[in-house]
Amino acid sequence: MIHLENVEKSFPLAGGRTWVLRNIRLDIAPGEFVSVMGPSGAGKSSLLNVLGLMDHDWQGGYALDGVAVDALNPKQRQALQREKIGFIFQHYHLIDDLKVWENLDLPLQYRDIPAKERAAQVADLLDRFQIVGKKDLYPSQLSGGQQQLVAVARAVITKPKLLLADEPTGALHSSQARMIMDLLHELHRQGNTIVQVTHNEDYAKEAQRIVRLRDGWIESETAGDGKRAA
Ligand SMILES: Nc1ncnc2c1ncn2[C@@H]1O[C@H](COP(=O)(O)OP(=O)(O)OP(=O)(O)O)[C@@H](O)[C@H]1O
Repeated sequence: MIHLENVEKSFPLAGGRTWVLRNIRLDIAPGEFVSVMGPSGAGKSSLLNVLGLMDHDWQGGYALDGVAVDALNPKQRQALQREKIGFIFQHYHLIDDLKVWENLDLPLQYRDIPAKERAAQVADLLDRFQIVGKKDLYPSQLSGGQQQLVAVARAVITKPKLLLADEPTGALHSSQARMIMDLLHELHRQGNTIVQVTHNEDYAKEAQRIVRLRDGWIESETAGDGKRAA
């Protein structure tokens, strides 16, 4: 699903360069669940931004689902991003002045799906995520856990193959965090490839593999438990 070859990123600094990603080689198989860990400033978000095609200012090779990303122009990259990737953020990033159902509808609108079909898909997802009762509320009327639930639903509504989650449980209480982790497990079982950045060792271990970054380098790759903690 993901093949990174010698990916490097740096910024000019005081006549030299400061390195953010160094010689990153990483393969993630289709359907794999991977955690990325590391101290603050290690490059985790930078790596996720490269994987998510949000950042194009880097060197090296990146193939996403067999497509060489570095050879694409900006329009092609955006189309690839919309087709293949769903994003989940620590602070949900829902649109405050849209109702829950409208937040879910938006990614479908970008894909020019007819209104009737969109309404059916939104209804299906509201049902699957058990948030039908919240559909006419605004994000500010929901708890943090409920907002993240909507954000996960929004991320998967276009059926992307790859889910990128940047600290998806970082802003949540433990029971809500547990609910979101359970949801990630379910999406994994359904075949999604998931890459989550997390500071939580227990949740990191629930993935199949843990990639640890330090100062922009991959410090280690270890096996996770690949299952929900008991
Ligand atoms: N515009 C910039 N100019 C210079 N350095 C930058 C810039 N943006 C990011 N960096 C540096 O890149 C490094 C990696 O940042 P990144 O946000 O990827 O780390 P992180 O591992 O996600 O950290 P955290 O856990 O705190 O979110 C940091 O040292 C940061 O200072």
